[in-house]
Amino acid sequence: MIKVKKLNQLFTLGKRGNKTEFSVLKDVNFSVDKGEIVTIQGKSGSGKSTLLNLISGFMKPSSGEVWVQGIKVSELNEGDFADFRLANIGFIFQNFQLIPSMTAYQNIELPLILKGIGEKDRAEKIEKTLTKIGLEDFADHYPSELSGGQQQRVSVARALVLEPPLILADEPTGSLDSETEADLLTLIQGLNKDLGITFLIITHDASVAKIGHRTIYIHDGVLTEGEVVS
Ligand SMILES: Nc1ncnc2c1ncn2[C@@H]1O[C@H](COP(=O)(O)OP(=O)(O)OP(=O)(O)O)[C@@H](O)[C@H]1O
Repeated sequence: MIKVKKLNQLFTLGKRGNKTEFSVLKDVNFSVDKGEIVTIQGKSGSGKSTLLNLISGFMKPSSGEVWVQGIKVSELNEGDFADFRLANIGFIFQNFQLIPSMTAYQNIELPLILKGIGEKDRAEKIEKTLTKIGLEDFADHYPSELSGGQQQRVSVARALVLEPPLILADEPTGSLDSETEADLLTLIQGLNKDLGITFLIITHDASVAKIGHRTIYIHDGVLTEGEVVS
C-alpha cells in the first residue's frame, strides 16, 4: 500500500544571507500493508506531518522515493496529484476542516463534485456514507449545528465517500472528549475491518495508538518501529 525508500527531507532555517539547512527526515524506510492501521508517534516538530505531506504528495522529498498503491508519488507531475489523491487517499484532520457555510451533505459532496460524479450518483453515495457513519438525520445541519464528534464524523464521511483504499489522519481525536474519541476509534476500526481501508494515523494519544496494529516512532528524523500491539 505504502512504500517509503531512503526518504530525506531538508528544510532551510534562518534569514536571507544566513541560511542553514536542517534535516527533518533522515534515510527513512518503511512500508504499510493493505488493511493495516499504523500509528505514527513523535515529539512536536519531529516530522510527523512532513511525512504525511510527502506520502500524500503535498510536498516533494529532498531525495528518496514514496510509493502509494504502486504509484511513484515522489515523481508525479503537478497535474496528476489531484487525480492521484482523489482516487487513493482520504484525509482526516484534528480540526475537521469542514466548510462552515456548507451543510454536512454539501461538505461530503465536495470530493464527488471534484471527481466529476453526476448528481444522482452523488446522492446515492452520500446517503450510503451517511448511513455507514450514523449521521442520516444530520445531513442538512451546518458544522456550527453539530457537536465536535459529529463534525469529525462528517469529515470521516468526506474522507470515505470516494471509497479510497487509504486514509491519512493527523491527530484525528485531538479535539474530542474521551467518550467521543472512543466512538471515533470504534468507527475507524469498523471501517478497517469491514471495508479493508488502510489507516496511517499521527497521534500523541495512547488510546489511539492502541487501535493500531503497529506504531512507528520518529525521533531526530530517524524512524523506529514499535511492538505489535494487536
Ligand atoms: N515547509 C517548511 N519549511 C521549513 N520548515 C518546515 C516546513 N514544514 C515543516 N518545517 C519544520 O520541520 C519540522 C517538522 O515539522 P512537522 O510539522 O512535520 O512536525 P510534527 O512532528 O508534525 O509536529 P507537531 O506534532 O507539532 O504537529 C519543524 O521544525 C518545522 O518547523
